[in-house]
Amino acid sequence: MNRTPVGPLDASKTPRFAGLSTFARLPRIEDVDGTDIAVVGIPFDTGVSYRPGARFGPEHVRASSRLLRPYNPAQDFSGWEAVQVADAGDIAANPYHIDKAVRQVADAAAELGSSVSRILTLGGDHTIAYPLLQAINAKCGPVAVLHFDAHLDTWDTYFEEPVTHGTPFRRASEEGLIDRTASMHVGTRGPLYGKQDLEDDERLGFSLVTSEYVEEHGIPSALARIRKRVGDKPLYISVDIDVLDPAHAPGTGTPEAGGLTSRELLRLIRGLTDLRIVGADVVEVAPAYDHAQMTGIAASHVAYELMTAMAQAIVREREAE
Ligand SMILES: N=C(N)NCCCC(=O)O
Ligand SMILES: [Zn+2]
Ligand SMILES: [Zn+2]
Repeated sequence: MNRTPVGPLDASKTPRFAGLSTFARLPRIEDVDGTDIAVVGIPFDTGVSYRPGARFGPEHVRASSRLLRPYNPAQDFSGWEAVQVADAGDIAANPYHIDKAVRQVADAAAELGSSVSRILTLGGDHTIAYPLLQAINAKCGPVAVLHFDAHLDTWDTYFEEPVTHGTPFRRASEEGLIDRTASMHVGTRGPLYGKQDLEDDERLGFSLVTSEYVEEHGIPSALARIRKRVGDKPLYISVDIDVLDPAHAPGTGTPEAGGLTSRELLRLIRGLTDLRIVGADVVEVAPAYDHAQMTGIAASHVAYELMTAMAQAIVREREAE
């Protein structure tokens, strides 16, 4: 797509609080002639183990994204001016049948992925990372997964069920969807079921930068470890908003004390913009527990940084052609 991209509604003509709630007030995918980055919602939370409500995450993050502006000084880049970013609406996922929902998400993401360069997903609980990785694997092969989360999400089953929001990366690893030499969790903390969890996790192909490590050694050291592990592999970034401390993101289903600040998370993402990001999600925003849109705003800014990084990756690919 080399036409001039269609941007958001002009905030000097249409108030930011008026009009359709698309991500950042960008056009809908059906209103533009070709999209590079599709922002899609997955209002699904049948996989949760504790507080429900992430099904309302996509609409909350969109509503919290109305104040985003075109130029991102932290990356010195104007993503939606460089490439066409559009809102693809929501993927319909069966709320009563998790296996059907997973299939619907995988199929819809594969179809959307065939007509755009990159997908940025707004969840939804973390279950959806599993079918999203199925879709990205079909397009790009095994990807390095950089997973920002308080939790490992490599547990085996809950109530003997294999597909839940605590198990997506175990299923993905078992299915060969991820690069086991290049995947990593960032921001993990809090109680586990047992020491075995960490052994299983390592065997499934993940290494760890814990929340404590970030506090102890700082962002540059954390970034160096991430960059060393991911290298130039195609990279999928999955951000569970509960990676943030509950003080920064109370609106989520399984909060854990001692997390990253939103400033730290944004800095970490900004330190990865030259990597080969092929897809990303921001999940686990549950607005019923949010206050003053603080979780929604944090998630919308995370999505904005990811969108800017993806736009830069697309521009680099074009320049290399
Ligand atoms: N993916 C998220 N947010 N949470 C997983 C927690 C699973 C548990 O209750 O042990
Ligand atoms: Zn989590
Ligand atoms: Zn998670």
